[in-house]
Amino acid sequence: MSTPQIVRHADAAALAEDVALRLVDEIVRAEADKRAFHLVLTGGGVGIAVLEAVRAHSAESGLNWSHVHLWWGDERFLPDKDPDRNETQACAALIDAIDIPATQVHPIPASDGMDGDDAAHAATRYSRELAVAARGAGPVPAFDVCLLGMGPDAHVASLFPGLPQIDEDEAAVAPVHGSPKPPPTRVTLTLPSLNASRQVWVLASGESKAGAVRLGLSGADPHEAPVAAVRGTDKTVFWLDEAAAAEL
Ligand SMILES: O=C1O[C@H](COP(=O)(O)O)[C@@H](O)[C@H](O)[C@H]1O
Repeated sequence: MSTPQIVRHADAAALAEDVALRLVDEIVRAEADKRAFHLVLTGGGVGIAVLEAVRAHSAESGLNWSHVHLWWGDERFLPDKDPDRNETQACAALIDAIDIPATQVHPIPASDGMDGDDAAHAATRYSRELAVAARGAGPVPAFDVCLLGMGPDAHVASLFPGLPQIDEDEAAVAPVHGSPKPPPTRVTLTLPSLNASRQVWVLASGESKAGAVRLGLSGADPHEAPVAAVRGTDKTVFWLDEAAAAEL
C-alpha cells in the first residue's frame, strides 16, 4: 500500500489536461513493453473532463488502443444508454471516438440487461468478467491505473460513508441500495478490488471537495471518508486543483 502523493494545479481544466497527458504516457509505455493495460474509469465531473482531454490527445498522436482494457469502478444502475450512466458519459467523451476492440470495453451491466433490475446479479456477473480477465492471478486484474472521482462526502466509486459496502472483503463487486447520491441503486467495485490497482489516481476539483480531500489524506475512518482507504499497490496520487487543496 503506497503513501499518497499530491499534485496540485491551478484549476480543473489544467488538472484534467495533466492527468490526460500522464495517462497517455502510461498507455504508450505499456505498448512499448508489449503488455496489456487495464484502466479503471470513473464517473463525475473531472473524470469525464479527463476522458475528453484524452480523446483530443489520442486523435493528435494516433494513440494505439489495441492493448487497452477499460473497466469501471462503479456504475449508476440505470438502463442502457441512460445519460446518467457513467458508461454513457464515457462513451460520449472518449470511447465512441477511439479504435478499441469492443471485447476490451467492459461496462458494468445496465438495469435492463440480462440480469433485469437485479443489481446483485449484475455485480456477480461483473465479478466473473473480472476474474476471467485476471486469468487465475486473483479475483480481479492488477489494474494499471484506477481513476477515482470523489464526492464532497468523500465517497469514491459507489462506496459511500455509512453504507456497508466499505466493509465488503469477499466479493469483488457489490450492489448498492439507498445511495445518498442519485440514483439510489448502483454497482461498485469493493475496496480490495480498487486497492489491487498498481496506481490509484484520486481526482478532485472545487471547494466543495476540500474537506473530503483533507479527510482522505489525514487517516480518517473509512466508514466516514471512504477515500481515506483507497491506495494503490505502487502509487497513490491525489490530483487536486487549488480549491480542492485549500484545507491541506
Ligand atoms: O456518482 C458518482 O460521483 C462521483 C464523483 O462525482 P463528481 O461529479 O462530484 O466529481 C464519481 O466518482 C462516481 O464514479 C460516480 O458514480
